[in-house]
Amino acid sequence: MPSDISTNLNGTGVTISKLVILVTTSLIAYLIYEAVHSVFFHPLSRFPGPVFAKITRYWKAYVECIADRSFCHELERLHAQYGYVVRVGPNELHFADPQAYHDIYNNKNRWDKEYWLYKSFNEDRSSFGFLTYKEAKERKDVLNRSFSQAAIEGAEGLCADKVKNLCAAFSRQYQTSKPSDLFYAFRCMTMDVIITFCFGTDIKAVDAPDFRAPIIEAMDASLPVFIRFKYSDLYKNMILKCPPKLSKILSPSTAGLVDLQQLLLHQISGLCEDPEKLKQLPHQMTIYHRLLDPAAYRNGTVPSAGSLYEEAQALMFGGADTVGNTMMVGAFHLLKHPEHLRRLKEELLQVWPSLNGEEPRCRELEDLPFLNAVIKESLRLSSGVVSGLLRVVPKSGARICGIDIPGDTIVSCGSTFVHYNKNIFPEPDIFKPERWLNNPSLDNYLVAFSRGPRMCLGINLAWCELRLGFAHVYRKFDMTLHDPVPDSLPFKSTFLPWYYGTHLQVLTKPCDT
Ligand code: HEM
Repeated sequence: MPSDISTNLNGTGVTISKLVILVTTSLIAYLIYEAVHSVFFHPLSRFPGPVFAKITRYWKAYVECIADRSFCHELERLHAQYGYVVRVGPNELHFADPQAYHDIYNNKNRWDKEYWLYKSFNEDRSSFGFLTYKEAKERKDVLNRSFSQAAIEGAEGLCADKVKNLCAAFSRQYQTSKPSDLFYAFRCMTMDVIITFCFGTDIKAVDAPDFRAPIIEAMDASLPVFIRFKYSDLYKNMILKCPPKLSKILSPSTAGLVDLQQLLLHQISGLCEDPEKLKQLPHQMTIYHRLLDPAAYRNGTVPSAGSLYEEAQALMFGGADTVGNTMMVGAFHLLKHPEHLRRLKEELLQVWPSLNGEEPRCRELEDLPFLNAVIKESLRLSSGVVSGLLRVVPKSGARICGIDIPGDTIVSCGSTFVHYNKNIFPEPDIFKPERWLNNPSLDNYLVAFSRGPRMCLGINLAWCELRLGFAHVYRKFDMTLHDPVPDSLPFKSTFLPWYYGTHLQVLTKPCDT
């Protein structure tokens, strides 16, 4: 090589390596500056918490995705170490005080939902996924006609049918001397309710052999995957935008979910093309009857097919596991504490003396104090959603637990920090339905459905399912625990609780009369 060219190339090499050194040094200096600023000079610097949490939101990613720890349990450890308010992200605080729950989630606040958590569900255009109060209110106002107390009273027969299908399946299991897996069975029933009530179709999940309905297994498999979506859009898009056939090959455990998604997408595109098809649905309560009615909107424009699909998915995820888990947790404690089960059965016998006679309606069940106390205690212990429901403090700032919090701070107080608070619920780990009797003020601390403008849309439907479910199951069956009997029901937080321990299996002996 001629010497002048090689000198030139060497010169370029030196320049490039200088540039690399300069860029790297600047980057490191910038990161150090950001870290120092975040720890010592940020408006939240006065709040205690792990150092890495103060520096980067990926500290949470490390805890959840790499260390594989359940974040609501991690928060318990952090609060024990740092006190009732902990900085868990550069711009995020978690509170462990029930007062904070009421300061954050109340009817006066119109705070936005936090971007990364709520985007991770891929339901951005649904009542659950809309970040702003305004968008969510518009959608919820339309859907409320299907979910109001009066609407649910009208749909009680539909719920009762699904509960009876579950009871028939329990009887079949017993006839073949097989136990029923309650972890699956109750969620099959609640999934059947949602699918029929919201979409007017029937997948008969309770009739799946041993209650192993593909959609329920697929939802179980997908919950831990959603955690990772919070931290990487790339990963989320890779999984969710995959063509259905490929997705089923790559992830056979979530194939049931893909099937149901395809069924819903097909139904939605059919209805969007020809709204006359609404008349073919078996009842008038479906979400499509509401959402596809232009008169329900101020601007007369109905949502896109994509938005309808996201709404359908939000209702499916929001309405099935939550109710099913509550019933499973209730069953676990009732069967472990026969004195409570006896008392519940005695109360049910008063309104339903003979199985050949007329069965009680929800209205009558509402007046049974012990049944309602059992349901509240089951809701308390299962807690509904166990992850913090992240909210963004408005620009003007807010006062939480008597502390001034700057605008744009992400805040939350997990429901378990209310439901397991010793001062409000003494011996919080113990199932004590009687704590709810003659104590209406305690209802202020039952926050399973959350509070404020973003509280649960399906609360009336959930209560209807729970009352009918508990009444029919415990009036019609004598249940006994089947080995292996779990000592507890351990869960991990995946927004909803994800129960990973031994499943609750029971023998379901039908009562004679
Ligand atoms: C025991 C049963 C249930 C529990 C414990 C429960 C709990 C909750 C909680 C805690 C939230 C607030 C979520 C957040 O702020 O991000 C919520 C919202 C919601 N729930 Fe439920 N839920 C239950 C049943 C249902 C049912 C049966 C449906 C309907 C089919 C439903 C539909 C929704 C919807 C659409 C939202 C979003 C509301 C909004 O963001 O404004 N839920 N639910």
